[in-house]
Amino acid sequence: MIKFEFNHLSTMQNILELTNLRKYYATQKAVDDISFSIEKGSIFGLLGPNGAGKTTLLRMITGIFYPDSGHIQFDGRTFNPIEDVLKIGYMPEERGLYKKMKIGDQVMYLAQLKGLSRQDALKQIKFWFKRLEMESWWTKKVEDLSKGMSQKLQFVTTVLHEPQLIILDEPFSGLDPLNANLIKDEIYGLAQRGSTVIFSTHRMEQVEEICDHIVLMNLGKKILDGTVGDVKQQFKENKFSIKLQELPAHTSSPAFNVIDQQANAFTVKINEGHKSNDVLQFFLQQQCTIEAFQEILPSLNDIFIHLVEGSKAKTRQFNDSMAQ
Ligand SMILES: Nc1ncnc2c1ncn2[C@@H]1O[C@H](COP(=O)(O)OP(=O)(O)OP(=O)(O)O)[C@@H](O)[C@H]1O
Repeated sequence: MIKFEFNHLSTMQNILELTNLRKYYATQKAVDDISFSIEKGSIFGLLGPNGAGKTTLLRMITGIFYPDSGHIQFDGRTFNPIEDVLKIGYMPEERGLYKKMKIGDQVMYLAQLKGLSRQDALKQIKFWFKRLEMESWWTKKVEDLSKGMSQKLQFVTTVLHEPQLIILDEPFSGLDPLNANLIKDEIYGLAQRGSTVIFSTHRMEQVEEICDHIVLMNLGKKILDGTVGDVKQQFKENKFSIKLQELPAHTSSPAFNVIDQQANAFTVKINEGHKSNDVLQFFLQQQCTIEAFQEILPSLNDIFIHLVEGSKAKTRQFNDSMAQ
């Protein structure tokens, strides 16, 4: 398990602190001894391949399931599903809106269920409908909306009471790039106004762009926990890109290997015991003019595949040794 900056001490800076959470379905260990914290006002990515245990974990955080064991601390106190549920907005992957009901009536009903008075609900709905260009939808029915439009509506019903904790499962699925940007800006805005956002998705490029901190789960276990920056630093492979004004006489050096070349641009991997300056020196000695030089960090997608494949291989080894 790779771990960064995980602080087990209870602190008011955290909206959530999960300690040794477990949930089994018969013998299936859906969530198996998971602990981590989520800082207030952060945008947090909960990642994992299909069947990793994310939905089960989210259902415990939202009070839909009780854990078999472990502890959930919400905003400095033991989580109380009945009281705290109004402070949480959850947009599950399987969306649940009434198809035949008029959108205005439906959103008003859901806002009041979240504890808003009729007057506050109306104010908030008008605010959000204007912001997301939905004002003309009031008398429409959900069945008249496209997939992306219902997605936007579901987002509004999740956030309009501006809950302390917002949990979004695949919030961009079905959205065109313009609407995805609109929702992305709203997510940043909600976090700036103090809400914490948990974001669950398989789309790593979105996580890379949006999230401050991530946890990667696989087979019910936490296998990675850290800030996006720290995680990328941890998995970097000493690769650099270098662009020269002209081709060098040769590229053979004990300091590095060239792993890719496109005209005058090279990707190099620096060998053990050598530094990035050795690469620069090598080309400068050949009188080359360096136009650009930059470290290449791995993408979250590469890290995800590397770790998930790695833990699959370990499980296969374990199963093979048990069978012998
Ligand atoms: N109601 C259930 N009964 C039995 N097993 C279940 C149940 N729900 C989930 N599981 C199992 O628990 C494990 C975790 O499932 P979960 O739905 O939490 O994963 P997930 O990470 O949300 O997956 P996905 O990304 O595919 O939505 C899986 O092995 C799944 O088969």
